[in-house]
Amino acid sequence: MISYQRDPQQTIPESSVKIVGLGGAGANMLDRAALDGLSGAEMLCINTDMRTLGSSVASEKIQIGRNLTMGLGAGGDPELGLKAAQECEQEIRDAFRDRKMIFLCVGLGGGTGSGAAPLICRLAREEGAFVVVFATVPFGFEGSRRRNQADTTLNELAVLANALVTFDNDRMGELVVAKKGIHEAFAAADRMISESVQAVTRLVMRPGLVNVGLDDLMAALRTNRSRCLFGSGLAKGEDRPQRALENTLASPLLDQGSLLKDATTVLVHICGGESLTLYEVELLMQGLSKHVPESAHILFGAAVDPAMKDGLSMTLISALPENKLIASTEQQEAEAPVMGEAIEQAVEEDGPEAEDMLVPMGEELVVEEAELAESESAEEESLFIVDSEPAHEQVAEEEPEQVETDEEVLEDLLESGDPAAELDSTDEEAMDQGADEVDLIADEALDDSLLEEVVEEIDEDHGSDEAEEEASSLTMPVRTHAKNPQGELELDGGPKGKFEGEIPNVLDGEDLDIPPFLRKKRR
Ligand SMILES: Nc1nc2c(ncn2[C@@H]2O[C@H](COP(=O)(O)OP(=O)(O)OP(=O)(O)O)[C@@H](O)[C@H]2O)c(=O)[nH]1
Repeated sequence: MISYQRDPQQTIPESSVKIVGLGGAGANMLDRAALDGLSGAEMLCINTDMRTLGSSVASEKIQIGRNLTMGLGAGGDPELGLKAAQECEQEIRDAFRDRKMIFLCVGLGGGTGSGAAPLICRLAREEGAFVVVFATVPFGFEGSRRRNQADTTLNELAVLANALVTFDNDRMGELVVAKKGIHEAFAAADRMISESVQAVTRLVMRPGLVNVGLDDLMAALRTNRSRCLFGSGLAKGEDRPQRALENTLASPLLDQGSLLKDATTVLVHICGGESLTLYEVELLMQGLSKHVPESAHILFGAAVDPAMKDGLSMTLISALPENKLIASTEQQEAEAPVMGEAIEQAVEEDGPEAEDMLVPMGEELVVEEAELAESESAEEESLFIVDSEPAHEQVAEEEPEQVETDEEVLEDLLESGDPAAELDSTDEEAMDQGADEVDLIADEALDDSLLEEVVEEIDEDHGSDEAEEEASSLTMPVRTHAKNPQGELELDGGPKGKFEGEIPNVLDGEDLDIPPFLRKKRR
């Protein structure tokens, strides 16, 4: 019998992979990857800013520009960033020695990252490593200067790196709802990048049934001045192949899979637990074939990893020349109805409930990822996990038609600590005596704003038409004064009131039948 030995050379030993976080954003990406449980690879943080460097979780740190920036950042100046790195060239070179694969994570647009990234990339290549750069492009609102600095560096990296994976921060922002803060947007970007780094690391480090090597990775990413198309998804339980594919295509970097229609080479990696079947792999690949051109060169890899348990993950990597990317995006924008139109259309077709079902995709993803981070092993974590029920069913289950009563609205406002919602002592006394009988009126200045809040609360639950009507019918105004301010409590004329003539109730020489404030006056 001829024994078949799997070629172990295709995979890379863990000790020869290093992940580098450069600059402030790079350090955050690295921290995220570490928190997500990325294991096996060494982590190195390089920065000018001592404060960020000090708080990084990386086991290895290099402070660049010690004599130049004196422990501060490069102040958004790439020239300073470059000079800072040049100061420590030898130290960086040493850190890259004998490493086969280097992932460089960097946020472009500032000084340290944009200035130092090309040099660091060159040093890593000169030391013989295969270099994959994960770079973010600034948000539109950060201004044209940062965008231009990022573009200049991208042009250099496109030539220097073996593979360049770019993440447009504006697109990453799609992962969170607009009203969430910028920290949320950055955090979502970091999670996405962390997931990508993990997927690629898994792909080249885990021995597989059908191995994917660096040459495959290069082939998938090799086009001039291209943007990486990347998607990774994981699913469990029933229909996991279909859902793993859906989750992969949901990546903002793939535009629901539409960007794949121009891809010429696509790398697909499937990883599952010991229960992974050939039939499932076939289902996944059949599904994928609907999204890629027939002529596309598919590089396929598959691995069984017991740590995946009943999870099935799919990773897609491809590249699209920038001119095609722009054309495709413009066409999409022209075809896609804007959000307002989409809602109107859905309401027309499915009735008013449709409006409630339109849940921002990012919101679900962020929540689910946060839950997962706590409960699942690193191998099982993914940005694109969904449960087995379709999204609209989940919404219906999780958000039953709960209409808060007016009292609940009031309670909410009180709990919120809004001073306008607090009852003053007069009101409390009045209410103690039987709020139903007390005719209360709204305090003019405070009540106007409060009523507006109440209208808004009801508006959210019922719709604007009913809101004002309901607010006006509230039976219990909140910040109120008694129309007839409560007078002094009559004590039937005498200091002992109705206890007059009774046997005194004396304790420590004090007549307890006399009201305390009168007793105090007498002292
Ligand atoms: N994904 C992500 N991007 C970030 C984060 N912080 C900043 N960025 C982006 O990265 C760009 C560069 O910011 P930094 O990395 O802080 O800058 P730097 O390279 O350290 O440069 P200097 O601050 O000038 O020394 C910014 O313009 C943002 O677009 C972050 O925490 N996560």
